Amino acid sequence: MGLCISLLLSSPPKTASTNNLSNRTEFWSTTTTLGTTNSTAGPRSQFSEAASEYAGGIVGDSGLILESPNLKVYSFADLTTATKNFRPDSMLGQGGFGKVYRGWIDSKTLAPSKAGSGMSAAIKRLNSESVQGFAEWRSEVNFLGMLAHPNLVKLLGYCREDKELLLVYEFMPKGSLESHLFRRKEPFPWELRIKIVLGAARGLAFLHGLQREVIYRDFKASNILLDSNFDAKLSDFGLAKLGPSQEKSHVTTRIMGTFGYAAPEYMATGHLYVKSDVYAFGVVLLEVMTGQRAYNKKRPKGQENLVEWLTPELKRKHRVNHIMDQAIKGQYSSKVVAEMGRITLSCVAPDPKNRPHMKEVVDVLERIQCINVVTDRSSTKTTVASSSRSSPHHYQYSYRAGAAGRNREGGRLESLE
Ligand SMILES: Nc1ncnc2c1ncn2[C@@H]1O[C@H](COP(=O)(O)OP(=O)(O)OP(=O)(O)O)[C@@H](O)[C@H]1O
Repeated sequence: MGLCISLLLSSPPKTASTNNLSNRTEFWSTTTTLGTTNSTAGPRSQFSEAASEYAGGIVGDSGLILESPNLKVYSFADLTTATKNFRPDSMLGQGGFGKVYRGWIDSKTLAPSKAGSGMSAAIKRLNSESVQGFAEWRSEVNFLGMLAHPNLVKLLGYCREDKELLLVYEFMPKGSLESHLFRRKEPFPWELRIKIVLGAARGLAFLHGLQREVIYRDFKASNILLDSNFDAKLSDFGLAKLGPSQEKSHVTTRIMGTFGYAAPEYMATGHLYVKSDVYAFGVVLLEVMTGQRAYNKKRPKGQENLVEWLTPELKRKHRVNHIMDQAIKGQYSSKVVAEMGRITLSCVAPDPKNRPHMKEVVDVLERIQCINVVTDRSSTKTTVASSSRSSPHHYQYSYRAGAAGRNREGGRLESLE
């Protein structure tokens, strides 16, 4: 789990009483009162605010706000069956708040099925002892249960039984961007890197474009999951927050996130802006350009934090080419590199006001993708000849259960319970 920091700016959420939730309606009504100290006079949970503001409506950009969450309620026994008793060899990986297993469910009813029949699902079993685990579980159900977009991972259902908290997601067969960038021998092709960051940018733009913005708060390469077509979907809404109400520019919250990705203003003050997500997006752009992790304490002094290390290079246009991942040299043109350098530099601007909106980032990346394709076509021979191993057409995907483990370099920032 890496380094933990205790920076509590507000008291931890109250743990709701444990009860078996048997149907969606019951959950919905229970959820809207969770976090409410007094149902008439007390502060409302961020979700109950969202529910009223989102009340039924289709939003643009192929995203949807559902009128009520369409989630299946599982019993613990269901999910024990679906994962063959949480067998260690079905574990896909482990995050800060629990283990993720591959399980099997019926593709129509979503009921648990025998291994190998129906469709795969990813089943996250949260550490039930942790108060923060409950808060993350609740946030995930609340946000992902209501929002639907091609670049957000689908939450299919959940289980809450005694101390057990589980989440059932669509299975993302190609793992995470982090696993492709940093855990494999073959270099990850540039064309796929661009496709993935563009998809992730669309997901963030959708969240930021909602009437009441959603701040994702944990944008990083390991939270960008990939479907069979390498389309990116954001997962892990455990830390997501509703953006500030109209008259405010930020929300104040305890400092949580991951070293290397958290924006400087958030680290310094606990003030969280929509633009704090844009900073984290810039960090991922820099990882994609360089093939280097956001934070690596094994790098020489002064180079541990990728943004601090490479911002001076991004500012000197002629230097940007030098920071690019040499393993995929020949797959990107100098024009593409210059554009990537520019947008990355503006995303990681120290002052949130100087960072672009995600909509603008999407426009720029779409342009970059176009130039990239044109360049690819005009220099196919060079590209294939110089890096045939890493051309997207030759890129071999081999999935191994358990291969997608945690990024141990990127220590998570989190409050202590
Ligand atoms: N829907 C999914 N399909 C396939 N694999 C998944 C899915 N969800 C999560 N995983 C895998 O399970 C692992 C753990 O995921 P999880 O979201 O719990 O933590 P994380 O993002 O790696 O870490 P952190 O706690 O810092 O957020 C990851 O390596 C991820 O690749």
